[in-house]
Amino acid sequence: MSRASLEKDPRDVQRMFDAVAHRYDLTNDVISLGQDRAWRKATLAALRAEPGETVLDLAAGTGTSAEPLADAGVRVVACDLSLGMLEVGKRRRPDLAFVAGDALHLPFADASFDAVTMSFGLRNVADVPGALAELLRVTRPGGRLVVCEFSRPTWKPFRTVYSNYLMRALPPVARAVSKEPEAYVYLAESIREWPDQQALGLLVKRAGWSQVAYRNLSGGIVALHRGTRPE
Ligand SMILES: C[S@@+](CC[C@H](N)C(=O)[O-])C[C@H]1O[C@@H](n2cnc3c(N)ncnc32)[C@H](O)[C@@H]1O
Repeated sequence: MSRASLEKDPRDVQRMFDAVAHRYDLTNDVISLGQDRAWRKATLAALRAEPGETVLDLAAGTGTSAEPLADAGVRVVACDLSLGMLEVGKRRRPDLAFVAGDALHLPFADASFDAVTMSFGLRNVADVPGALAELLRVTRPGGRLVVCEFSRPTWKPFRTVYSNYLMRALPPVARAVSKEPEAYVYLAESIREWPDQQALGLLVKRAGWSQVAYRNLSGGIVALHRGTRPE
C-alpha cells in the first residue's frame, strides 16, 4: 500500500509520491476537473516574479508548478523530496533545474532567492512552521512567498457537496485513473485535516513573514497565501 499516514513521515511521503509519479499529472487534471490550470496561472500572477529573478519552487514534483515560471523567463529551481517525481520531471522538462531536497533542511544558503513558492506541497510536510521558517531563511530580505494549497470552501452548502466529493467520489475516480488509489484517499484525508485560510495565515505570520494575506480560488477549494520577508 503506497500511502502516507497523517503523521506525514517523510519516508512514507517520499515512497507515496515515487509510486504515483508516472501518472501524477494526468490524475491531477482528471480529479481537479481541469481546475488545476487556472490555479497555476493565479499562483504565477501572485508571485509577481520578473524575468531574471531567481525563484524556488519547493515540492515542485514533476515540475508542473515550476514550468510557468521558467516559461516567463524566471530562473526557477525545482526542489522536491521524491526522486521518482524528479525523474519524471527531468524527462518532461530537461531544461529545468531539478534539485533533491527536504523542505525542513533546504540545501540552499540564506537569502538565495528573490521569491519562494510551494504548490500543493506544504500539506504533506510533517512540520509546517519548520518548513515556513526554512522558506524564510532562503528568501532575501524583501523577497516574496506564495503558498498554493487546498483550503476550505467558503459557501456552506458547497462545502458539504465538496466534502462528499472528496471522501466518496474521489477514491473511485482515482481508482479508475491511478494505479495507486490509496494515495488519493490520503489526499482526501489530508485536505480535510488541513488548517483553513485564517489558521494557515496565522502560521505564515508566526513563521516571521510580514504583509500576510490570502485569496480564495474556486470558491475556497484552493487558497493562495502571500507573505514578504521583512527587510
Ligand atoms: C501534490 S505534489 C505537488 C507537486 C507540484 N508542486 C504541483 O503543483 O503539481 C506534492 C509534492 O510535495 C513533495 N514533498 C512532500 N514532502 C516534502 C518535503 N518534506 N520536502 C520537499 N518536498 C516534499 C512530494 O514529493 C510531492 O512531489
